[in-house]
Amino acid sequence: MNTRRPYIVGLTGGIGSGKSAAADGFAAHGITVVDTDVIAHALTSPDGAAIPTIRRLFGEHMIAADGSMDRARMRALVFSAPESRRQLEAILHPMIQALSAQLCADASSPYVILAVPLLIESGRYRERCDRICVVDCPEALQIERVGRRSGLSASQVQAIMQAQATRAERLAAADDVIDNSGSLDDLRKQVGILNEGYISQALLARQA
Ligand SMILES: CC(C)(COP(=O)(O)OP(=O)(O)OC[C@H]1O[C@@H](n2cnc3c(N)ncnc32)[C@H](O)[C@@H]1O)[C@@H](O)C(=O)NCCC(=O)NCCS
Ligand SMILES: Nc1ncnc2c1ncn2[C@@H]1O[C@H](COP(=O)(O)OP(=O)(O)OP(=O)(O)O)[C@@H](O)[C@H]1O
Repeated sequence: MNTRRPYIVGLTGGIGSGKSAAADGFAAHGITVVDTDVIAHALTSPDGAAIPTIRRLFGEHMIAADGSMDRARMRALVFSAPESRRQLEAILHPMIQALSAQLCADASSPYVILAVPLLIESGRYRERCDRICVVDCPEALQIERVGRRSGLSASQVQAIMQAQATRAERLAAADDVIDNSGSLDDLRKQVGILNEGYISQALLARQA
């Protein structure tokens, strides 16, 4: 295990803004990506550590035939009932926080990308980040891209956006902004430039 605290760049953005695409871009430069969405999926997979508590608190009907959390059913519930969303978050967020901290500590790349959709909202991660990088695009593009990827309707995506910080709040918290209103190639170019900067900043931080 690494004893030195890694330099951490928090990567965030609204639903469908392009966080995963940006994270893939950093990973292509050899940078370790710790993605809280990936951790949340693992915790709610058939053998996931959160399944027994979800079964107990939400009931058997929230567990799919394969033993995983029924994601579509849970999505429909939590984005129409804030109390249920907070209940699910109370189960998952402490586990996600602990696992993501461990994965960051174990990383050996020049810096770590910590991808967290709720970075601005939760307050759990901000103090762990040396910089905050926001992936941004107009809301209409978020809706269009999520619709194309996941088949969700505009109103379903808007319900999720209601549970997130606004675009203006995220931009106000950003040290760096990736403008993802263009092509995936434009996105990769911006990631390449930021990567150079983050490597230098991480080196400087280590020498300080
Ligand atoms: C509600 C769930 C079941 C929907 O599953 P689904 O497969 O449709 O979405 P997925 O997990 O891939 O998340 C996609 C996006 O939804 C948004 N989102 C997810 N959870 C939340 C939340 N609690 N509040 C606001 N937005 C959220 C984020 O933009 C995320 O990137 C799932 O997102 C979930 O378990 N959420 C609770 C865990 C959580 O807060 N995850 C965010 C990482 S910290
Ligand atoms: N610049 C782009 N041009 C075209 N499609 C894009 C672009 N960026 C991302 N996409 C596509 O839009 C969808 C959403 O992008 P991505 O999954 O990276 O967003 P995300 O912020 O991780 O989403 P979520 O919040 O749902 O996890 C994906 O299908 C992705 O391939």
